[in-house]
Parts: sequence; C-alpha cells; structure tokens
Amino acid sequence: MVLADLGRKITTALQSLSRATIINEDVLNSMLKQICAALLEADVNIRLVKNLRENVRAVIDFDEMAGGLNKRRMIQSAVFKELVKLVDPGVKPYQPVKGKPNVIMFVGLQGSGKTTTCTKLAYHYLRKNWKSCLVCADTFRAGAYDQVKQNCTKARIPFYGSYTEVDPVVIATTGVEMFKKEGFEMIIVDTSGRHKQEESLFEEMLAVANAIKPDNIIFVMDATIGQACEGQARAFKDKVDIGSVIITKLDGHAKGGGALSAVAATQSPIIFIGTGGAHR
Ligand SMILES: Nc1nc2c(ncn2[C@@H]2O[C@H](COP(=O)(O)OP(=O)(O)OP(=O)(O)O)[C@@H](O)[C@H]2O)c(=O)[nH]1
Repeated sequence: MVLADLGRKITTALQSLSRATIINEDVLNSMLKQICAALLEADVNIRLVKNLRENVRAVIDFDEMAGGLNKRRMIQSAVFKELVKLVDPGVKPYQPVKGKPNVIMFVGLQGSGKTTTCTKLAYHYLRKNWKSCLVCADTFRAGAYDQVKQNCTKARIPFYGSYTEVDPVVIATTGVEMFKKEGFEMIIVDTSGRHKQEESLFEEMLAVANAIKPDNIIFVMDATIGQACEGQARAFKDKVDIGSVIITKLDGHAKGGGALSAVAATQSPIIFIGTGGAHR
C-alpha cells in the first residue's frame, strides 16, 4: 500500500540521523533528499515537496545551534511538523451528533467509490449503535440502486431509493424526510458520479444539496488518479460546501500522495481512507 511504502521510506530517511555520528548540513541534505524523493514517488505535488524542504531548512540553522541542543530531535520534529502540514488543512471535520439526524451527502467523480464508501460509513456507525441508513439519489448510473440494495441488505442497513423516479432531488428529499421522521441519526445520501465539465450534473448536485441541506458534504476521491484530482476537487468545492474528504483505493497504487495535494486545494480534512472494495 502506498502509504505504508511512503511511511517506510520516511522512517528509513529519519533513521539515517541516528546512524550519523555528527549531524551537519550534509546529513540533513541527504535525509531531506531521501524524504523528498519518496514523496515525489508517491505523486505528492512538487510545489508542496519543495515547500517542505525549504521550511525544514529554514528552521534548522547549524551555525546558530548551541552545542548541547539535540539536533536529531529538532530535525525530526521539523520534518514531522511539515509532513503533518501536508495533510492538515487546518479545518476541523464535521462531528456527527448522536441523538439527532445527521445528513451526510456524498459527491465525487464517476467510479470514485462513493456507493461503496457510503455503505462502509453507514456500517461504521451501525456498529457503534447509531441508527444509520442510506438514500440512493444516483439516478444516472444504471444499477446504482441495485448496488445500494445489495450492499445494504448484506450489511443490514435500511435504505431508500426508486426504480421509477428520475429526479434525484425528489428521491433525496423523500428519503431524508422519511428517515428523519423515523429517528435515524446517520442519514447518508449517495449521489451520481459527475465531472466538472458536465454542467447540468453539477447544477443537479447543487439542487440536491439545496433541497436536503446536508450537515456535511463528503467529497470522495479516487487516489489512483493522483494529482489530476486537484482541478476536480477545486471545482466541486466551488459549487458546493465540501466539509470533508474520503480518499479511496489507497490499496496497491503508487499515486496516493497526489491525493494529498488535492486535499490541500480543497482545505477539507480527510476523515477516512478506503483500502478495499465493499468488504473492507
Ligand atoms: N481497491 C479498491 N477498490 C475500491 C475502493 N472503493 C471502491 N472500490 C471499487 O471501485 C469501484 C467503483 O466503486 P463505486 O462505489 O461503485 O463507485 P461510485 O463512485 O459509486 O460510482 P458512480 O456511481 O458510477 O459514480 C467498485 O468496483 C468498488 O469495489 C477502495 O478503497 N479500494
């Protein structure tokens, strides 16, 4: 998995500090080179990698450092701070509140893993004894409702959808209202996959959001498209108020790091990562 690989490489680079007898510019530069190479290999945006290197270099000044200072610890903590910055947009994610309806709307590109992730999230809360359910407002992809039905039946999650209604606003509103009346706490609304060039589908997404007024909109992002996601992430954020991000398909692909730059672009916190199909 890309994150495990990246983690291993960063750990190895940091360990080079412990192996060195003297910590000097050369050791720092070689360590930073290794870390930057690992990040670039994982498809992290080159601008972010450059910032990381410059920021670490800016706080470590060997001439200024007193002899007794623990240089290893200072370098490690500077690197750690910069790595955290890569994934921390500085915004707190929406915290669902038990005992009240929390309406969560999923949006994203076609095939990014929305339906699969909706089910996983509903199941996550179900296991914590929340009343959770799913509304299928994906009227675009044939078979989407069947997929929701199948997933939910397997996981024993109540669901709502329609084979005949073609307006996602109607389905979403009806489903959300019904589940609210029934006292559901986690009401997850799956929507059609869409692309920023598809203007009418983007308008439709806004119409669904305006109708159900979700407490949180989750942007589901497929890690395999890497940095290409940045433009899309920005377009989604411009249209609706995205509160959090879930990055899927982080299993077995080298480009997961590109997803990080997309998150930086949307300034939304990553709340989960997907590492497998429906059963994981
Ligand atoms: N390997 C892997 N596959 C995943 C993950 N999440 C979803 N998938 C697979 O990705 C494919 C698409 O997932 P869906 O959940 O149908 O995607 P979607 O966003 O609802 O698709 P549309 O409704 O067409 O936009 C399916 O084959 C899923 O099993 C993940 O984290 N890892």
